[in-house]
Amino acid sequence: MAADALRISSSSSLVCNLNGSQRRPALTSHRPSFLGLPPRASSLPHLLGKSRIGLGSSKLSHRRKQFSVFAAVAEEGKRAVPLRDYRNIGIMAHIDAGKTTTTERILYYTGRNYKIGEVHEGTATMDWMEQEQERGITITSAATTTFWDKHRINIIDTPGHVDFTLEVERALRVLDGAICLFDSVAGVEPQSETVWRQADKYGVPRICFVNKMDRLGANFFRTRDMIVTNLGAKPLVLQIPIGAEDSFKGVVDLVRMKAIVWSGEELGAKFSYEDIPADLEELAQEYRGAMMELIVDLDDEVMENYLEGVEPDEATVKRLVRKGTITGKFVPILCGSAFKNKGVQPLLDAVVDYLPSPVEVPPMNGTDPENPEVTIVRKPDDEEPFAGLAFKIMSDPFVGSLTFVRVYSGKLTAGSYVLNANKGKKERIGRLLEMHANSREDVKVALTGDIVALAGLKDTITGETLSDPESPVVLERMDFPDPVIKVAIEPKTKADIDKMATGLIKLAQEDPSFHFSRDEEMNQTVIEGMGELHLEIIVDRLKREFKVEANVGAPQVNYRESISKVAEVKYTHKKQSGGQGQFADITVRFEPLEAGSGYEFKSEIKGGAVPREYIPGVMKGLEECMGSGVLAGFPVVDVRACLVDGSYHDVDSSVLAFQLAARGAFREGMRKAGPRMLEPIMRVEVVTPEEHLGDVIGDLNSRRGQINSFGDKPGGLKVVDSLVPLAEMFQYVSTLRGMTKGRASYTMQLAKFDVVPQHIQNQLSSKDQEVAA
Ligand SMILES: Nc1nc2c(ncn2[C@@H]2O[C@H](COP(=O)(O)OP(=O)(O)OP(=O)(O)O)[C@@H](O)[C@H]2O)c(=O)[nH]1
Repeated sequence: MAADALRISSSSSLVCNLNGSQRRPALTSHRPSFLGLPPRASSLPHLLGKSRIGLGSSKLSHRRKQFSVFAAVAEEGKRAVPLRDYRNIGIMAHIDAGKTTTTERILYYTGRNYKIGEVHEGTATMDWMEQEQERGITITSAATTTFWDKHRINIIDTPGHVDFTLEVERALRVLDGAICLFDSVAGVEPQSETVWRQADKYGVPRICFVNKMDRLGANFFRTRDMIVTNLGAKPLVLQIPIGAEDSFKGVVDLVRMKAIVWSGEELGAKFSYEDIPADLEELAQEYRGAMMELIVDLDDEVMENYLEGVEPDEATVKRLVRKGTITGKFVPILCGSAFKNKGVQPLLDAVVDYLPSPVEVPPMNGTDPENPEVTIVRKPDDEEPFAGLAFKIMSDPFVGSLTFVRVYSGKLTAGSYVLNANKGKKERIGRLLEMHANSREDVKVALTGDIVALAGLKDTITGETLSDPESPVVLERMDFPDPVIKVAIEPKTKADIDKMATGLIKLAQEDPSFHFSRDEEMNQTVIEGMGELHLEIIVDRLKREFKVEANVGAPQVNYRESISKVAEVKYTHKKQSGGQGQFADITVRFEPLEAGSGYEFKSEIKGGAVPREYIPGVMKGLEECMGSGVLAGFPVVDVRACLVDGSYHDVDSSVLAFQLAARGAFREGMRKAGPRMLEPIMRVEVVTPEEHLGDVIGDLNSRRGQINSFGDKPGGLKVVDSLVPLAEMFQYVSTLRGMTKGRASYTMQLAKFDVVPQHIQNQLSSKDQEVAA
């Protein structure tokens, strides 16, 4: 089951052959054991049939439109759907909250899917990769387009597991609104907090959907309270549930003050509007009152009338809910059970009614590629010059590489040329594809607001801007996290060497949080990623998609190096070995920066002490060294290097000489600046039966863990929230399983980097020196 796979339950058969924290990985002849889940019924991509009209609900059924009409008109490049009727949305949540199930229901009710895919049967349409279908999890975001109430809805389904956080980040970057799903039993879970903060970062308006109201222990109001306390959000309850668990029947719609009751639980079950059940009348009035108080605050006239006893009409209520949602004043909350087919149609209504169109979000800012100081604003308009952002690359077995692009302004036509403004290279648009999970439809033109996949781009990678060659612009770039874990990988046979290189290049193009490099010293290829599962999936994809058999080493932590104090060094590079000599003299000050600042270079040179043309040499020399610190060769972060002074020779100085001087200054300067090692610290949440609580805490303490808090979960479970160094978390899944007889589960995500205790730092440095010797 998906739940087992991604919650990293100690009862699942996840076995990690992870150990130790050696600087250099030792190769073993074993492949990682992966999740060890039984294969699903279907391992082939689920191909879609045609839409099926006429199923589903009664009163809202008029909303379903034949999408083919829209698609056909869009083919000719005319705008069939006004831009204000576009919704580019993402569905985000903690693992297993039901994103994929909800998306499947949405596709069904919007008439996109002939036969619904069920996650637990391994046939969900949005989870189309083989691994996704076998494991019942979502790995890559799949984009799909569908229609509801004359609105065009582009949906990106995002994975919930922390190793794939980057996917969520990419999606958020290009979406205008989001549905945040919660499991009504578990409430707000750690990954929901992470994605919530990511959505805050990008200012994405959102709607909450409290899912799984049919589950034992479902509690809508507790989840609502957690949205307030854990996420700091101001909720606007728009529905309250009618019943819960087995007796969950439907919802009370507080805007219309009507009950929406489903007649069954099967796919396409009909629903009807009814009077509010008598036992819920008082509660409904109370929540409607709270809703009114929040929304009337957004309009003085409505407020005045309300204070005089005149309630706003339905259209006004909707207008104000929309206004408050888009401006982030509050977050509407709805509920239902995607699995039991209850609540999905009103959720779609809320997407249309309350989430913004591309014209209601701030216009996209960009810069002139020639002069990054100059800001260029691109308005969401078909008549503006074309600008689009590549937010995902996927290798496709049939079409080759597919680049997903969100069009921010203008039009994109198949067969035309666009400029990759980051690289200054022209790219030809071969095919334009509108994606529906794993099926695709060729279109000739993509318009502002569209999300399309382009086939055949050669040089564009995730985060780069494509623009009209006559009006180049670089849209804001995306930030990508640096990998925290790495593993050595060795092709099994000579024949695998080339295939592995091709595969690694393609996978790195798709996924900027995955890196690989060649460690010449150790004669190894090292792959780096965001977690064990991330790297397991990469190795698995190498095998399946690129037919590469490889031996994989034990995962290692990706440490960082930094400094603790300011140090200034003067370094002279001088060489005279016949012919022209080499001379460069520089003074560099190294300063520690705040955590998360990365590396910065600054020149404070005055009066040409180092001529302008030599400064790039200093920058290059320092930058090369920052990849490998003086303690144990890990990347250097949170450091500023200031070039403060220097001198040169009219004949013997060169860019190369200054580059070499910078390398010398780095070595001396870093040693003087109190070098120290940093390690990734993970936030680990363990859910365990109370009888095992003592063992769980004792074990976390022995892993250098710091317990932050305890909590309760339904079913007498205890929750332990802690911070533990990643280096101590390898093999945790099997320890936890053994300790709790498989009854506990845990989730883990990167919290911060912190200083490595001195004794461990000494071990890591000496190990490195041994290897070097
Ligand atoms: N009882 C109940 N189960 C549900 C509901 N929605 C989803 N599920 C089940 O919960 C499990 C996880 O659902 P998914 O849709 O895969 O969840 P997800 O959030 O997409 O998971 P990832 O993409 O792997 O993060 C599956 O077994 C679903 O059948 C619901 O409303 N009620």
